[in-house]
This record gives sequence, structure tokens and C-alpha cells, in this order.
Amino acid sequence: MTAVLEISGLRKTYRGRKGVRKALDGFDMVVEAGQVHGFLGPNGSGKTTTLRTLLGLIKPNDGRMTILGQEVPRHLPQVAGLVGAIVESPQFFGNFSAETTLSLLADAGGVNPHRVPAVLELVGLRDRAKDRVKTYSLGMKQRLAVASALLKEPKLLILDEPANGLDPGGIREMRTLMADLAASGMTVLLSSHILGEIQLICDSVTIISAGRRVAAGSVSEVLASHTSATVKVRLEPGVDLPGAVAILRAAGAVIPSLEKDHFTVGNATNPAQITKLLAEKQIYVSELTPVSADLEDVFLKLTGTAPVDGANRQVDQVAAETQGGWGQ
Ligand SMILES: Nc1ncnc2c1ncn2[C@@H]1O[C@H](COP(=O)(O)OP(=O)(O)OP(=O)(O)O)[C@@H](O)[C@H]1O
Repeated sequence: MTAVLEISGLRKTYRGRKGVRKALDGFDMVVEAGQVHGFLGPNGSGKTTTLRTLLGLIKPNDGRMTILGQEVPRHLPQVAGLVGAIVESPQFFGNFSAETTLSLLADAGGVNPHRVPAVLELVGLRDRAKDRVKTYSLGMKQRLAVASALLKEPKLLILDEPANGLDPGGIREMRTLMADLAASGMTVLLSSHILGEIQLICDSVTIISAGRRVAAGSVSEVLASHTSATVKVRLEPGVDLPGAVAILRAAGAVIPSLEKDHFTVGNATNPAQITKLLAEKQIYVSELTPVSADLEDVFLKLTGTAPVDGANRQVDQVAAETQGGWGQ
């Protein structure tokens, strides 16, 4: 596969009241052709700074970026026509209809006017195309923004939070739209906080935390390599569950949850050890199942942004989570 987008060692610092802030601290990203690539990170981790830098809106301090093989920002004029982007919520004139807005944009950008009805159809605004934009819902304005980015039939589409403000039906339609665009050969880079959506829509993902890449790869690879060794344990009916938990805890097991009829072991890198330890005390396991992580678990773990009981986590505050194995 060829990379449509490559970023390596990107650095951007801002000077502020409290001195220098590293918004990007040697960030790397690769997006392969024809993929829908998710760009994930907590608030303030550097996503918008990355996208703005890529589009030549911010000057980086260091690093290398290429779009479609061309080094940017130096060759941005050569590739600008092949990139559609919505990085900041675009402002549309409320008294114009979507059709007029897109026709004006097509005209200004030298785009064939036939693209206007085509993109209106694609984003699902056909039936409201003649209504004034000020009568649109947030989600409809979002669709219009996507339509404007699609006008010039870009090879790379960059969308910052495209599902913002969309209802579940709208999110599902956006998902179908992304899949259709990717199937037509377009590469889509999508930043989002809706992790379930990223998991459903994206082929691959980059996770950023504090200006650095903390994970990258296909969604399944990222999930597999960061799935914690958690197993769910069910015992024969009538067995003293807290007693069994105490035996395992004494041997070093971490038990994140104890329910009425089962418990979980969070550091079960060797699950056989659980059955062995309990069987030695004549306690028999009736079910032992791995608990698979979803993207939200991986995200919270890698970015250190899981909620902490009784604390209000502050922006920029990350908690490093370390979890050792047990029973090796
Ligand atoms: N113009 C600026 N001046 C100073 N600091 C800035 C500026 N723009 C961004 N930053 C800082 O850089 C860091 C990264 O910000 P950025 O907007 O890229 O994050 P983000 O991942 O897009 O966050 P969010 O998900 O909240 O939109 C933050 O700490 C932010 O405060």
C-alpha cells in the first residue's frame, strides 16, 4: 500500500503565560491509500494542531510531512486541489441555501457546477437544498460542510469531528458515506471523540496523547496489542466466591470486579494459574472467558484519561497506568 499522508517528527511549541507548551512533541502518522483512518486523542492532545499544520495554517518548529508524496507545506499549492478538509466549523451565510452556497464555492474553485447536485445527494441534503442555511439544524450544517469539502472530488478528505452534533441516524449515515467514499478510492482522515464510531468506521487508527503517537495500526491490531489480560471467572454454583477471590488475591491476582455470580481477574497473563490455584483448594471453575477490550478501554489506558474516583481530572493531566502480569 502507498501512503497518502506521512508525518514524522512533527514539533510545534507555543509560548504562553506559563512558558513553552509542546503541542506536538515529535508526532508521527502514516495514512495508507483508500483507508478511513481515525485520529484519536483527548482534549488538548494536538489533533487540531496537527491538521492545521498539515494544511499550512500553522508553521511547525520541526518535522517532515508529505501529502500524496509531495512535501508540504512547500508543495501545498500542487496538492491543495486534491485535498478536501474541514478543520474548523465553516461559517456559512445563513440567508443562502445549500445549493447557492455550493454553487458559489464551485464557481470560486473552478469546479464543474454538475458536482453541486451530486454532493448534495451524497450528503443527504437533496430535499432541503433550496432552504436557507439558517433554518438548518447543526447536523445539516455539518453535512453541508462535508458537501463543500467533496466538491472538488478530493483524493484525501480530512474531517475534524464530522459527527459532532449529528443524531444517531445522522452518525450512521455519515458512517455509510465514509465507507462509500473509501470504496470509491478516496482516503479519509477522521478525527473524532466518538470511539465506538471510529471502531465501526475506520480501517486504521492513530492515537495521540500529549503531542506524541501512542498507538497506530489497523483497529484490530491496536485492540489486540493493547487488550489487557482480563478474564471473567465463574465457579460452580454454591461456591464461596469471596473465599475464592481471597485465595487468588493472596497469590497476587488483581480482581477489578466481584459480582454475585462471577468475578474478573485483571492481570491473568496465565489463566491456567487460576484453575490450578482454585482446584488445589477443591474449588472448580465452570467458566473462564477472556474479556476483550474495546477502543474506549485502549484509549483511556494509553492516554491516561480514565476517570479517577473522587477526582476531577484536569485537561493536560494524564495518569500513567501500569499493569504487570501475574501467575507467570
Ligand atoms: N494558538 C495557541 N496558543 C497557545 N497554545 C495553543 C494554541 N493552539 C493550541 N494550543 C495548545 O496546544 C495543545 C494542543 O491543542 P489542540 O487544539 O491541537 O488539541 P486537540 O487535540 O485538537 O484538542 P480538542 O480535542 O480539545 O479539540 C493544547 O494544550 C492547546 O492549549
